Amino acid sequence: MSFLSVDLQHKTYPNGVCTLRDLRFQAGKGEFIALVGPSGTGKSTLLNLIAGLDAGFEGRIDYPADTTLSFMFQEPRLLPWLNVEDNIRLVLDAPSRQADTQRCARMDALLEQLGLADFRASFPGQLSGGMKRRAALVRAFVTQPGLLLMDEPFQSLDEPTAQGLRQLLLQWWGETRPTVLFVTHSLNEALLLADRILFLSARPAHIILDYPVPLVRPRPLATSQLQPVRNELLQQHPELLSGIPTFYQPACP
Ligand SMILES: Nc1ncnc2c1ncn2[C@@H]1O[C@H](COP(=O)(O)OP(=O)(O)OP(=O)(O)O)[C@@H](O)[C@H]1O
Repeated sequence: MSFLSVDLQHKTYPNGVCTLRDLRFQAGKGEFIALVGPSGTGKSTLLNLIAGLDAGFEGRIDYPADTTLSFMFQEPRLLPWLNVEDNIRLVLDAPSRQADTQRCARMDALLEQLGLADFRASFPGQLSGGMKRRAALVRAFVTQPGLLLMDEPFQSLDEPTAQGLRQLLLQWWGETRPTVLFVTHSLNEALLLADRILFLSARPAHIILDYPVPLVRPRPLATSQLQPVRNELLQQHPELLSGIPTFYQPACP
């Protein structure tokens, strides 16, 4: 049964840029969906619409009203005047059915898992780029969201760090099973993480292929093991290669 339903006729910005047109899909509860498409086609725009940050579109987006939603943006977006712990507590202060002690214990455990326990009193300006991303990841997960939107969350991280975070993400997802929409430019990252990959066209974006990933979990982490699936996909759908040169790059080992 569908948990999230997206039925967009179009999204046109006031300056006339039409970024999404006739874009429709559904996501099941607990499904992990990757969104892959050319730069500038409208992936971030789509997440903004789903998050309710932009209501200026034609169409419908539906998911249960009581859903806890988390959004991990392209940039960590930590408030510079708050330390790590207070940046995370910002989302914990929202009303919740969970007891406060339970949520604080979860924050402590996540900080520990991500190696940030000793930096909870540090301010964003005192953290490396990777540490800020890890703090943003704790903030996205601490509320145990039912719908998790992630916009290229591991871009510009060194590969071992990114790979470690992907594994943690999969572990957390397995434990609480939010529905995930994960934007990436890396086909390998999408193959490693997702149940389904939605390939988007160039702008105005629509879905050109809804691809169920034919790999059982746990997935192989090495690119060499993903390669046969990737090769078969690209042989069957050579159209995916046009306009998306990043597909050639093994961005995830
Ligand atoms: N506020 C805005 N006003 C006008 N045009 C915008 C606005 N925000 C985005 N756009 C345009 O909408 C299109 C889609 O942008 P968006 O950021 O959603 O793309 P994207 O697929 O996420 O790109 P990338 O992969 O490079 O992050 C782009 O052409 C962009 O210039």
